[in-house]
Amino acid sequence: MAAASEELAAAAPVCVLVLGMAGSGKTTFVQRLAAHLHGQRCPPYVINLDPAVRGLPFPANIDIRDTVKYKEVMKQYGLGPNGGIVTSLNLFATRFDQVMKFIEKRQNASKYVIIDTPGQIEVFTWSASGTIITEALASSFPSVVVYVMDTSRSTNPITFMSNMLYACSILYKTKLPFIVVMNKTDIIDHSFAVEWMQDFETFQDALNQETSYVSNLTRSMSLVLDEFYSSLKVVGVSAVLGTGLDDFFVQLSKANPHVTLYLQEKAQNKEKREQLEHLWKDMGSVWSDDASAMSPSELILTRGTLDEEEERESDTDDIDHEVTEESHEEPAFRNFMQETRVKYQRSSNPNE
Ligand SMILES: Nc1nc2c(ncn2[C@@H]2O[C@H](COP(=O)(O)OP(=O)(O)OP(=O)(O)O)[C@@H](O)[C@H]2O)c(=O)[nH]1
Repeated sequence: MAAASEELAAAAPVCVLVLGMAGSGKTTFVQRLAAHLHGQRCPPYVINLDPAVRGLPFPANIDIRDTVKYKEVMKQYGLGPNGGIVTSLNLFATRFDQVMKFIEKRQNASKYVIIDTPGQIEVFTWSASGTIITEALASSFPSVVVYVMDTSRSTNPITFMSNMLYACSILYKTKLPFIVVMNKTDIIDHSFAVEWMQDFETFQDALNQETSYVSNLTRSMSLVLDEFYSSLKVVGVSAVLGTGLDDFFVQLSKANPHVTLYLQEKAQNKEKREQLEHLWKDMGSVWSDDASAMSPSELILTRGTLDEEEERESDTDDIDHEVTEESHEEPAFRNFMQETRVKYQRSSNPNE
């Protein structure tokens, strides 16, 4: 059984989930990674999950913006930018099973699936939809979390420690193989950070120059993080220059994405899938009048090489009552769905 799942995993593409603080360089890194793989005649399958990104510097096979219009979501639900992003991702997550099918179809053609995530890291890492997406990917494919960090903004030991604590929290949350990409090494080499991680004394020396009252706490925290550092895979990269990518792929192979806790815990994840299925059954009551008019399964749009589905303008998706954490969004979601259905029925039957 274990051998079978290993065999399956060995044939499957590796999902590289790129997370990081706003402005750390996630999108530039994804662009560079995609270009590097194209250069090696190993084109990746690229997914953009940031509904608010203005322009993508890489061709995405699946782009959340084709399915959910973030500004429209803000308008429809009376939300601010962050609420709009969270809600857009929730809407998209309800149909993530479709994305999974696209990835499955593509698995013989792409060795890697690269996923760019929203600028505000917490939108993905601490949202129900982020968890659903991460678990869906990791329960079916070997998966790795890549935490992109802005090295040039981590030269202060306290800031560095905060960043590492955040990385650590994501590792514990996702329980996936984890690589820290220290980006922007064209501005400053990441060796100072590696030294801080490997040599407690050096970090203490840097801290001694800090007079802030939190430096004592930071000192204690660095001891706690020692264990985290010892098994952490770190690579210095300049996404702008494209340096460090060979090393990144070495680290990626060492991260052993094929052996994930999620693959071992597949049974538990089945429960999650059932939750989503349950959710869709609930949704059926809203769509039931004319399910064929707008099958939710048609809502995820792809670009490029896959089955060449016809791209359509769609600013719709559906409500996720279970995963939407902000309960006040629920009535707005319902209205939106009903309005959307009417709109779609009108466009399907223009004579009515
Ligand atoms: N010098 C330097 N700048 C970089 C590097 N990578 C990204 N940048 C710059 O950092 C800024 C943010 O880069 P993005 O790739 O948009 O970062 P992001 O994390 O996707 O940003 P959000 O999605 O908005 O949070 C841009 O101005 C990039 O040009 C790098 O390796 N070196």
